[in-house]
Amino acid sequence: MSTKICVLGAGGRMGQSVIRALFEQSALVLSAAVDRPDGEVVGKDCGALIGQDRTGVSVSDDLAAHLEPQTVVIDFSSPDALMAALPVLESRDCALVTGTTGLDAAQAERLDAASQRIPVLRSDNFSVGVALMRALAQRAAEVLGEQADIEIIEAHHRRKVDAPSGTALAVGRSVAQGLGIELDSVADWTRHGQVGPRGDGRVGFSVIRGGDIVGEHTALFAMAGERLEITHKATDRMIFARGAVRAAGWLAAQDAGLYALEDLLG
Ligand SMILES: NC(=O)C1=CN([C@@H]2O[C@H](COP(=O)(O)OP(=O)(O)OC[C@H]3O[C@@H](n4cnc5c(N)ncnc54)[C@H](OP(=O)(O)O)[C@@H]3O)[C@@H](O)[C@H]2O)C=CC1
Ligand SMILES: O=C(O)C1=N[C@H](C(=O)O)C[C@H](O)C1
Repeated sequence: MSTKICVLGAGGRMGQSVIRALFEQSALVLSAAVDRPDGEVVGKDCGALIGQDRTGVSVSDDLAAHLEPQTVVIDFSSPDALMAALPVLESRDCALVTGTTGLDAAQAERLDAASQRIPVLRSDNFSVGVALMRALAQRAAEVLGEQADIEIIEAHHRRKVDAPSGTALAVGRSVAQGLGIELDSVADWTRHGQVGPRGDGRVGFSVIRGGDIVGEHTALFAMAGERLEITHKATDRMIFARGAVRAAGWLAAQDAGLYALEDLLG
């Protein structure tokens, strides 16, 4: 029997891309789609939503009414929407693939707690390229950490609401792991005014917002006389959507627990 998928945040940029990615394959079947109560997409057929043939699955604003047991929920919504959905997923024994970023510490803890009851795969970026970028950045920090000034630069579209991006934070955590420290103890989140010279051992973050930039990340290792830049540029959201759909197929066969993209990439 095909694994059933529910898309949370169905009307959004990523929600629509995930619906498109589901239609590209046949192992997983779209069984429900949910968006914000009173959202303009509610009631629309999912096929029509992305300019394709009708599917018979309409966007709902009521997750509890449409979520069948053992469904895998693919979530790209908002931290609040994700938190509100968790009790419903837990009560129906559903699995969760979530790419929503911008969770605060309490929300991340709540997600961890949910993973004791249901399978949860959380990734700030579903691109394989970014998974490799994190490994490379960690290695570069291990080798160059003593001599390099490390900066993480990210650029996204003008509608993104959280900053720095989840990916930038994840790259920062990989760098910190390479340095053998906690990111919070060395991160410079903002610079403005008479900030003085750069401190040794700091990891600086810079954020660009504009236009329709899908997502770009650079880990910069600046030294005397040379610099190393590790850059990833996403040019199509379908990269993330296909990664999340692949993750959902994998997660359907897992026990309760907290998983990362690296667990399925090996
Ligand atoms: N991990 C990854 O690879 C990626 C992660 N992301 C992350 O995914 C999230 C979504 O991004 P994006 O698609 O660009 O954002 P959008 O704002 O385009 O989409 C979010 C969708 O969720 C809807 N929503 C809001 N509240 C609820 C609710 N209570 N229940 C159900 N749906 C709700 C929104 O409706 P409305 O517009 O009416 O508020 C909107 O349709 C962000 O956190 C982003 O950072 C994005 C790309 C890749
Ligand atoms: O909001 C986005 O668009 C993206 N968000 C993710 C993040 O915060 O890192 C992933 C990707 O860069 C696109």
